[in-house]
Amino acid sequence: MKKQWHQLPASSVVTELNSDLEHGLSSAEVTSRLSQYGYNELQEKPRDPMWKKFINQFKDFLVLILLAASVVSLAVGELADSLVIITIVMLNAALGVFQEAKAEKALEALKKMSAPTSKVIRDSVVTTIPSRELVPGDIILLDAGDYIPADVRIIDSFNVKVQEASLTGESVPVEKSSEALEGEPPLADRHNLGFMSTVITYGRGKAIVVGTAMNTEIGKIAEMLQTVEEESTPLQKKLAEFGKGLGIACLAVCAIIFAIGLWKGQQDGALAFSEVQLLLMTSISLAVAAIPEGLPTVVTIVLALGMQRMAKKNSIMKKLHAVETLGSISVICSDKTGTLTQNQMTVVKMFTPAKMFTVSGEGYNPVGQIMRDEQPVDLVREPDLALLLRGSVLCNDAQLKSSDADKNWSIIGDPTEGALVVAGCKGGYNQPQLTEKFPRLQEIPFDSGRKMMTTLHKFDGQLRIFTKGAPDVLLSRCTGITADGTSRPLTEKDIAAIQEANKQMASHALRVLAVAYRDLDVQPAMTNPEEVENQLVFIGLLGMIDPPRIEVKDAVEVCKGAGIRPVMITGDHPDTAFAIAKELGIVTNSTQVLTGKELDAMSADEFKKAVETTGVFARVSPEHKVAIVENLRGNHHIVAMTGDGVNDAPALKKADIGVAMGITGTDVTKETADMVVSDDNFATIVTAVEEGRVIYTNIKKFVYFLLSCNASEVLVIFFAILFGWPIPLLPIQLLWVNLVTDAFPALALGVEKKEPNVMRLKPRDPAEPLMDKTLKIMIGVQSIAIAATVLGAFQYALAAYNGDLEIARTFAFVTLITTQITCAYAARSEYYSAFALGFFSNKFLNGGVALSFVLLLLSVYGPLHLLFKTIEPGIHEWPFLLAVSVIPFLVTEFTKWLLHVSAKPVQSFEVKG
Ligand SMILES: Nc1ncnc2c1ncn2[C@@H]1O[C@H](COP(=O)(O)OP(=O)(O)OP(=O)(O)O)[C@@H](O)[C@H]1O
Ligand SMILES: [Ca+2]
Repeated sequence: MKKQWHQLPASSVVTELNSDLEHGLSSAEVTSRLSQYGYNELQEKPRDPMWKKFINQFKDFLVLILLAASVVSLAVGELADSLVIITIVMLNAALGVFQEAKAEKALEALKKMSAPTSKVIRDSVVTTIPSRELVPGDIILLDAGDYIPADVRIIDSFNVKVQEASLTGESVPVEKSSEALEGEPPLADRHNLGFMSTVITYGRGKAIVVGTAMNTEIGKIAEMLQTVEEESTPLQKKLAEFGKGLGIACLAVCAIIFAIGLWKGQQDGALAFSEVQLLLMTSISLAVAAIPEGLPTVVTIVLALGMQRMAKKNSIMKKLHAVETLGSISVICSDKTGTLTQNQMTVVKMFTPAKMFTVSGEGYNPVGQIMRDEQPVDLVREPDLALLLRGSVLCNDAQLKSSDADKNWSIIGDPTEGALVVAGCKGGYNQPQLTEKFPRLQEIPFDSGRKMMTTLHKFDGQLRIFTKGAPDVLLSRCTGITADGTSRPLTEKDIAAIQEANKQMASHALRVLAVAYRDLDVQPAMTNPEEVENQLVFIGLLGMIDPPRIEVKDAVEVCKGAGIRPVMITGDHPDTAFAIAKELGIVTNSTQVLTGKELDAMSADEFKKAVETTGVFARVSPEHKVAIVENLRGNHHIVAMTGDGVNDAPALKKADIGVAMGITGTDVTKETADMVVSDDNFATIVTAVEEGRVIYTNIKKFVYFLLSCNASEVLVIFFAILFGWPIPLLPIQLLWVNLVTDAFPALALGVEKKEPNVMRLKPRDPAEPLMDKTLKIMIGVQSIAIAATVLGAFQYALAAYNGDLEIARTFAFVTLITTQITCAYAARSEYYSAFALGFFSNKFLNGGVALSFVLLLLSVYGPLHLLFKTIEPGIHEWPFLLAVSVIPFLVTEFTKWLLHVSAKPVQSFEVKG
C-alpha cells in the first residue's frame, strides 16, 4: 500500500508531490494543478435562486390579501383595476428582489476583500497569495498567528505550536515537528501534519501542501460549509421590531377607516356593493402602502453601500453591525508602532558600554556611516560595537532586498529587525554571509509578552546564543557586560550608565533595543525561555527612529473635536511613547502616561479611574490590553481597539470594535476583528468613524422621510372618511404613490454626503432611540402638512370643477406625489436647511426625484392615465399644482429652523485628558 504523508520523511513528500523546497512550484505548474484540483475552498450551500426570492416577497400576509381582493374584483368584472393592482404588486416584489440581491452582492464582495492569505514560495520567490489559490505541492511558510490554509506536511518547525480545537476538540496547542511517524496514529497525534483551519499559536516553520479544499480533514467533516447567516445589526433589529409595531398600528387604523366609512355610508342610506368594495380595497391598499416592510432591506443596502465606500478608504468592515457601532465610538485605543508611526525604522544611535555612536543614512538604504565624536569608527578598534552589530544581524528574521535597477531598498519581515540588518550593512556585515558563517541552530521566537527573542549559533567553534529585546527586560537577565572584546561582571554603575543611555534615546522618541549574548557548552532544549534567556552578557543598545505618520496629527485633532479620546497603547518604553504621543497631540503631560507595571500595582478601583485620564499605556502586554478595554467599557465608553500580534485577539474580541491591521496583522486578529484597516493607519480609523456617523444619520433621514410620507397617506384617507368626503385616492393610486416615492428618493437619502458638523458632535449614545424627539416632531409636522395640502387641493378642485371627482382625485394624486418629493429635500438634514445644503449636491436624489416625476407624468398623461383614472392636467392647472407642492416643504424647513434655534448650538467638545 502507498505510504501516507505522515509516514514519509519530509523530503520524500516533496519529491512525491513533484515540488521543490527551494524554488517551490512554477506558475505554469500551479495553473495546471489549479485546473486539476480546483480552488482551495470549502463548498458553501448554494444561495436562494431568484425565483425563490421573488416568491418570498409574497410571504407578506397583507400583500396576499390584496392579491386575493384583486382576484375577487377581477371575478366581479373590475378587470383593468385588478390587473393594474396585480402589476404594481409584482413591480414591488421585483424591486424587493432587486434590493435584496444588491444587498447580498455587496456583502459578498466585502467578504472576498477580507479573505485569508498565505505566504508561499513560487517561482523561487516568497509571495503572498489568497489562500484559495493554493495547490498540492505548494511550499508555504508558517508564522504564529496564521491559520494553516490547507492540509500540510511540516518540513521545518521552529517551536511551531498549533491549536487544533476546531478539528480535534483539544484546546491545548500541539507541538509540531518534521519527523516521519510510524503506523496510523489518530489525527491529534500526527505531529508532522498541519490541518486546514487550525491556528498556529507559536513559532515559525515551513510546510508543503498535501491536500486542499474538500480534500482536507476539515473538508471531510464539514462536507458542506453552511453559509454563515449575516446576523441582523441592532439597528436592523430595532427597525424590524418598530416596523412590526407600526404595521399593527397601520392595520388598526385601516380597520378603523373601513369601519367609519361603513358607518358614515350607512347614515347616508344603504351602501352599494361597489362602494363597500372600494372602501375595502382602499383600506387594504392603504395598509400595503403605509407599512414600511422594505425598511430593513433598505437599511442593509445603505449599510452595505457604506461598507463599500469605506473599503475604498482602506477600512474593511467585517460585520455589518460594526458600521453602526463605529458612529458611537468614544475611545480609540491604538497601537503605536505602524499605526501612529510609519514603521519605517532606522537605527540612528548605538551604545556600547560607556560609548555613544551615531549612524547616518536614511530608511532601509544601507548606505551610511557609524561615527563617534564626529569621526568615522574603525570596527577593529571597537570589538564591542562589532559584536553588537553581528548579534543584531544574527538574531534576526528580516531580510533586506533591493529591486536592483532603481536601488529601491525594502525589507521582508519586521521593520524593527530590518533596521538592524541595515545598521549591520553600514558596519560592513552582510547578512547572508554572516548567517552562513555562524549558522542558526535553534531559536526562541519573539513574543510581545516576553519582549525578547533568542537564537542559538555555532559561533567561532563554540555555542553562543544572542538575545535581543526591550532593554529594561533584557538588562534584568544580564549578569555580565562586554569590555573591549572580553566580558566582566555587571556592576551597579554599569546598569545606571545603560539606563541613562536608554533614557536619553527614548526621550528623543527613539525605539531602543538591547542585545546580549551567552556562551554555552551543551546545546539547550530551547523550549523553556526562562532557562535560556539568563546569565546574559550585555553588549549594547541600538536606538532607532520611527517617525510619526504626518496625517495622524490632524486625525487626533478631529477625534478630540468629535468627543473621541485617542489612547496610545504600546509595548515600547514610556519615554519613547510619550515623546511620540506628545508630538501627535495625544497627550500634553507625562502624568498621562502609565506603564504595565504601574497598572499591575493598582487596585481595581484605581485602575478604573486611571483609564479615564491616561493617554499613553507603555510597556504593556496583551493581557493589559484586555484589562484596559474592560475598564473603559465598564466606564460606559464605546471602545475601538487595534491589534496586530498573535496575542491581541482577546482584546479585540472584548472591544466594541476590534480593529486588525491589514499589513502587519495576523490571520487570527483579522478573523476576530470587526474591522480591518488595510493601510495600518490610525487616520483611517478616524475616517471610518466619520463614515459610520454619516451612514447612521443617513438611515435616520430615509426612515424619517418614508415614515412621514406613509403617515401622510394614512392621514389623507382617515380625515376624508372622518369628514364624510369622497375617498380622495383610489387603491391603484395609493399603491402607485408608494412605489414611486418609496423606492428612489428614499434610497437616495441613504447615500447623502456628510454634513459639515458630523465630526463636531458628541458620539451617539448607542441606547439612544432611532426615533428621537426631534425626529418625532418632524415626522408629525411633515405628515400633517402633506395631508392638509393634499386634502386642500382635493377640496379646491371639487369646488372649482363642479364636484368632478375624477379631476379632484387627480389633484390629490398629483399633489401627494409632488409634496412628497419636495419634502425629500427637507429630509436631507436635521440641522441644515435645504437652501444651505444647495439643491444639487445629491445627484442621486435629483435623479430619484426626476424619475419619480416622470413616473407621475406617465400616470396622468398618455394611455396610462385611463388605467389610473386620472384626467390629464392642462396648462392652467399646473401653476396651482406646483405652487401647493412646496407648502409642506416650507413648513418643514420652518420647523427645522425653529428647532435648530431653540436647540443648543452645535459645538466642539473639550475632551478630558
Ligand atoms: N523583533 C524583536 N526582537 C526583539 N525584541 C523586540 C522585537 N520587536 C520588538 N521588540 C521589543 O519588544 C517591545 C514590545 O514590542 P511589541 O511589538 O509588543 O510592541 P511595540 O511594537 O513596541 O508597540 P505596539 O504595541 O505599539 O506595536 C518593543 O518595545 C521592543 O523593545
Ligand atoms: Ca507591535
